[in-house]
Amino acid sequence: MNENLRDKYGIPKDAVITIAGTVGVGKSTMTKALADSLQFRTSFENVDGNPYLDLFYDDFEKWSFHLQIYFLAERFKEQKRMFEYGGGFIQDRSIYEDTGIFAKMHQEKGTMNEVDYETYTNLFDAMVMTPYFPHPDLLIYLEGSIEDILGRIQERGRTMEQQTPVEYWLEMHERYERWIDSFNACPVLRLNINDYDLMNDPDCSEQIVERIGKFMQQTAVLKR
Ligand SMILES: Nc1ncnc2c1ncn2[C@@H]1O[C@H](COP(=O)(O)OP(=O)(O)O)[C@@H](O)[C@H]1O
Ligand SMILES: Nc1ncnc2c1ncn2[C@H]1C[C@H](O)[C@@H](COP(=O)(O)O)O1
Repeated sequence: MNENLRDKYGIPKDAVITIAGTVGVGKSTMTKALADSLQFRTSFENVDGNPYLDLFYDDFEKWSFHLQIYFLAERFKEQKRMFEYGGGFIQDRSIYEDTGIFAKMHQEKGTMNEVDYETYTNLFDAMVMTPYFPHPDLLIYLEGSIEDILGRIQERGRTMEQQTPVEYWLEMHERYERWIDSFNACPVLRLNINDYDLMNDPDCSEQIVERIGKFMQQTAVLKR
């Protein structure tokens, strides 16, 4: 049945779809649901096995650079894996958010020093901003109100995030809104988290797949 959904809505078998959005908005949940509906593989962020994340939330200044390098290496390995499989992936968070949101925010807020930031962005540009780095076919941007997102962060229950001041999440939420308005590395489909309910509505995955299919066909026509 699921295989038919991909065919039914004309989504290429080798597509790479990345899910973007602020912490807690629902990327992992969407990644699982879409991968299941489309019979795609998943590429998740490794949160529990990340050796720097807890340390980072405890002391941004000390661990920002280490954490960014760790994420960059992890995402690059995932990029290689997706390429080797020949696509057919849903990816939980794009590599563009690491630099466009996180590293930038920490540098501008003074919790990542100028030299570290430059070293990091040089490495990022050399690895990612090359003609050899394939961009995803589609970026799905999940958006929602800060109140809903804060509620989800609390509900999910990662202590390090629950203990982080609300101002950090507010700042990130605002940055995401500005970032997505100027993002142009691949086509963007925006989904508002109040327009679907993956938890309670069994039909909504298909509705989302239908939107994705229509959107991908439109963007393919525009590219011709
Ligand atoms: N559609 C939804 N409706 C209600 N709660 C949701 C929905 N999607 C995700 N959640 C909940 O929100 C929290 C964060 O979701 P998650 O997918 O882990 O976010 P992210 O990967 O963006 O950090 C989790 O507790 C999850 O169960
Ligand atoms: N590049 C990053 N810099 C700092 N923190 C990051 C980065 N990428 C992810 N994170 C953090 C944010 C969350 O606490 C976890 C997982 O993100 P999520 O949005 O919940 O999937 O890692």
